[in-house]
Amino acid sequence: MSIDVRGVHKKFGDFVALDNVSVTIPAGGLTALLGPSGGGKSTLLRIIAGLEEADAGQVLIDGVDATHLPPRKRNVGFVFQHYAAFKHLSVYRNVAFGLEIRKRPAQEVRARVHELLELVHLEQFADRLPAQLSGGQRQRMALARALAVEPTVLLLDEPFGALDANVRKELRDWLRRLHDEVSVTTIFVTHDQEEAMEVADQIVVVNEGRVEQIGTPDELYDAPANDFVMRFVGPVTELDGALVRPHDLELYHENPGGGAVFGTVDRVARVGFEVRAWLVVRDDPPVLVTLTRTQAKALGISPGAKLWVRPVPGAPTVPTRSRTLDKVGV
Ligand SMILES: Nc1ncnc2c1ncn2[C@@H]1O[C@H](COP(=O)(O)OP(=O)(O)OP(=O)(O)O)[C@@H](O)[C@H]1O
Repeated sequence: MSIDVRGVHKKFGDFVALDNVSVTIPAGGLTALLGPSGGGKSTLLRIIAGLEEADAGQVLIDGVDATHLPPRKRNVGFVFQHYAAFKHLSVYRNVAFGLEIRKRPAQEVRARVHELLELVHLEQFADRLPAQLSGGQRQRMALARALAVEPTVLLLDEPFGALDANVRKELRDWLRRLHDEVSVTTIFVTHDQEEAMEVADQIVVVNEGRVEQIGTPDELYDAPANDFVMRFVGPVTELDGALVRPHDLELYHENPGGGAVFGTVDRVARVGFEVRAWLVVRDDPPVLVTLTRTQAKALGISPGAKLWVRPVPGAPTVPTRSRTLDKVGV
């Protein structure tokens, strides 16, 4: 089911949480709402779910105007960061709950719950209570429960937000694989660009109540719409009034042309497989260049070395303050 959000506005008192937001979520895809804290991601997700009503604008689910439909009529499955399971019910009964209240035949419920527990790799924990599961297992149970009633849309609000980094990574892979199996239109909120880039088909960058850019992970990385997106989706450094990725910079002993500028290496650090060099160019803040160890050795990078630096031809660069300029219409 595709989702169309058209010109949505939302205020809390005087505070504008969403300002004319329009987004199309393709059917069957995995879409991330990515942005900094307080930018409006959860509000947008809640408006799609029907848990919050927009002040203006429309939400269409599969072409049908759902703007004023209550959540239960939208057929959405929802998973929050802190999932509220029924503490006194087993994992099996938690997953079965939605089907039982819909009075599905017992045999159908049994088959479906087993299928779901298998899908989320929790078959062996069917009889445990939620408190006897790890955080990651609990979130997988939450997903099984949300999927039980065959929602047309699955909405996940920082589903792995409360888990430690390793478990998050594991669940990220798992969510991608799960989605490939069930292909339900899924939207998930995250403030973690790596999570969004790794998992999503499409990313909607939401900041200060506005959509900064919509695109595939590659589009965002290779053609960021403005300085905000460029900074948010990867490392940046500033060279000659433009933002560029530190690994997209090349160093030369002789002037290679192509707008190269001359600088002096100020500091060098080796971090794992990469070498980071800071180059002082004119009076600007030092420019960060990342290289492999082999490259750094071949160039003889050490403090005091004098080198030319320029972006790799074709590398994305963005004026340092492109977004502010956009806003005032320059
Ligand atoms: N019910 C509410 N009443 C008043 N203000 C609210 C309410 N819900 C959200 N806000 C405000 O709206 C803004 C957007 O909140 P929202 O939760 O959508 O952001 P977010 O991008 O999801 O951030 P986070 O990642 O921190 O959850 C925030 O400044 C928040 O304080």
